[in-house]
Amino acid sequence: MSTLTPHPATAAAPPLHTSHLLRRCTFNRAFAIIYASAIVALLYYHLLTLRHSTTFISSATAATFLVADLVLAFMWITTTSFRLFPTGRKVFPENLVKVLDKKDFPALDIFICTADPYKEPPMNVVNTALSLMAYDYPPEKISVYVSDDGGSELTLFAFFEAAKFAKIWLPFCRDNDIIDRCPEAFFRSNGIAFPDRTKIKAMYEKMKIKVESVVDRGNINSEYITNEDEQKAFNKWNKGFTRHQHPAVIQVLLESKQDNDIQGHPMPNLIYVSREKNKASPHNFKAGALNTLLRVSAVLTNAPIVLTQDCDMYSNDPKTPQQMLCFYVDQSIRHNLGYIQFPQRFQGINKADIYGSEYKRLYVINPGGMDGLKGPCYVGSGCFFVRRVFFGGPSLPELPKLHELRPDYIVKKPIKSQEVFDLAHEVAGSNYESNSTWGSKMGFRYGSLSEDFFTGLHQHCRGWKSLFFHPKRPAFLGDLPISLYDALNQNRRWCIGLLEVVFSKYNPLTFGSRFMGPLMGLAYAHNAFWPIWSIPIYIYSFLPQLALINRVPVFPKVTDYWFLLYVFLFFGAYIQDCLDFMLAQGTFQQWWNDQRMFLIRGLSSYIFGFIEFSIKHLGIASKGFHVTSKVVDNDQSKRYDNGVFEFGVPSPMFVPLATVAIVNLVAFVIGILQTLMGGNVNGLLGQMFLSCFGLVNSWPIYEAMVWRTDKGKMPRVINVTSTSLGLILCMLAMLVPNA
Ligand SMILES: O=c1ccn([C@@H]2O[C@H](COP(=O)(O)OP(=O)(O)O[C@H]3O[C@H](CO)[C@@H](O)[C@H](O)[C@H]3O)[C@@H](O)[C@H]2O)c(=O)[nH]1
Ligand SMILES: [Mn+2]
Repeated sequence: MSTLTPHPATAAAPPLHTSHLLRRCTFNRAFAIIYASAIVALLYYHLLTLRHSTTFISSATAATFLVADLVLAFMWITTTSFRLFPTGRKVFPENLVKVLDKKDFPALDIFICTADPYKEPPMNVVNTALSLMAYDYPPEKISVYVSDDGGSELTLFAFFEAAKFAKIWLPFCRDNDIIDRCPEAFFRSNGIAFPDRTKIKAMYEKMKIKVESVVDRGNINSEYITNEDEQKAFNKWNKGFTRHQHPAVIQVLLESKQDNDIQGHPMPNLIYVSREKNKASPHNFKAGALNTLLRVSAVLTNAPIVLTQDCDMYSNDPKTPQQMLCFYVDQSIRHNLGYIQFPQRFQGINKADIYGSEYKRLYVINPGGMDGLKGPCYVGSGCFFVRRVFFGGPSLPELPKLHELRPDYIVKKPIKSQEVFDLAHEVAGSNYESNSTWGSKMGFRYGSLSEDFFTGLHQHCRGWKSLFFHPKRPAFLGDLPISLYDALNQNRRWCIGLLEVVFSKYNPLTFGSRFMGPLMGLAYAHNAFWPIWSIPIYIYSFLPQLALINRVPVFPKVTDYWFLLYVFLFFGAYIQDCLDFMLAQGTFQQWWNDQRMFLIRGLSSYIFGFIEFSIKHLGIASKGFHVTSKVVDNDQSKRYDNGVFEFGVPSPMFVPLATVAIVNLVAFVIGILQTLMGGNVNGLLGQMFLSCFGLVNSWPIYEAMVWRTDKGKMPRVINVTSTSLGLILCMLAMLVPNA
């Protein structure tokens, strides 16, 4: 491990970072006490109602609402764990040079994962890599490792090209002090004219066309292969080579000690790694890929800091590593600091963020809340790890047998030497991990499709802390799903992964609270228990509405004091949520769409995730890690930019959404008719409000079901199925005796 040698005068050194509790903290705490009392009152009210229920149906209804509200109360408690110590941080990277010489900056191993050249276009991966290679950091200290789980020569080809272009791109960024160091993003924002911009743009475009044509054709023109090295590398893709069955391919594309840019400055290392795949041995998806990179990088460079990046998350700020260093070099927090997480932010979101893709709570608000405790969860990308965190607790190391893999091993051999080459291939083998503790005690955790969440949880339980830093200028920007189907599928995969954690030994409530303290346990539980939001969401989307159709009141009368309690609980939660959202730079409209997506997820991805989890654990089937597509279809992308919901595919996940839309519509119409006919609706106003709320939220669904004609409208089978289902439910509701 490289030793940090701060200047002698550290004691009087200027601050590198500060942290403070956010001002809303006092309000949050006071409000939590009031809201908690209201919840207790509500539970008391439920017990009273249950006691006074006389028929089976009324008792069943009361019990159902009690269950719904118990789940809501539990989720409220978990949310509160984020609100008691919300923390903000500042860094002063300008002070860094006063504390540490540039030549003593620690080395940085950057991991980029990609898994499929058709869902994750190699040109995008290249852009991500270039933006990271161009960090404003000593280039000889940077090593970029690209893990290709797609085992694709197309991706490797793209990187051969990228390595050549990088020799021009890096000095161009450095000389002009460019901030957008992702070429695609830079050329998109064609504001200021830099010298040579046109020339470099032409080179970039040429590379892009070449790479894209190769990807389109699916193979590499022989005239594109310019030297023996390349030919030798591509020869590995022989007949027997498939993405599921192939030997390890490790290719050093740039070697810092050998390769210079066009101005003679050293280049960063750039290494392509496609681990060995074998149908007989489990590969553990992204966690497996990352563990392979941990080992391969240990053999080649073994930097003390590791940054993990998804292939679509490019760097948006060249100073990010220096911001990170502000924490890393601080000796007072160093001993148990495991990782520094930057938020995942996204590019290309439409103005209203119709699918709530920003996940503001998950990526920005909640991590800030956990930062005041023991630190945020790991979210898979944009996270700087201290390498040592993968090898046991801060005071209880768990070291690999091979000393070359240990976090304190110092690499002396050149990365292209035969010895290093052989060892790197060995540790990238598909059987290397069998009978070892990789994935259980060392490295990234296996056993959950949400490997990020599981890994962070495990590290916190072992006594590591983490840090959240949210700079004004986003450190990284990623792609997001632009169809509802993709968005829900992604969420469904997360839910399966989260349930895998809930049902493991590492349940955040039991195991987690014991090792991290109750608030951290609750904070982790908040995510882990996401899928149970389905319970109250289903109940409140159907039951009050069906009862309204049947003219049975289920909430207190408007004139009753208990009604106020309901009003307070509903609006209290909603308004606080909206405030949190807007304080995190959200607009009201984005918040509104975000809450709609929360309901939509509750009705679809959460419950479908739960079902798939159950099926998987009965051993019936499993889809594994379904990579989110980052390719955009033009029409679809136009609709997305206009804020139009994209249904299009006949997914069963849409059935509950459309059914709820129908039931709420019918209930609302019946409620209005009753009012117009002079019926006594005093006891039904709460239900009318809820069905109206359902109706407003369902607006895009009615549009997609009834009057849209484009490809993204609701498919016919879903229309027919859910309308029938909805109407049957309404009819059944009318048949239930309501006396
Ligand atoms: O077998 C696999 C599957 C995926 N990946 C990579 O994992 C990353 C994330 O995959 P993606 O399909 O983009 O999933 P998202 O749901 O968008 O990703 C979020 O959720 C994942 C956990 O489910 C985390 O790993 C990610 O960091 C987080 O951004 C991508 O770079 C993939 O190339 C692999 O390397 N190997
Ligand atoms: Mn992604």
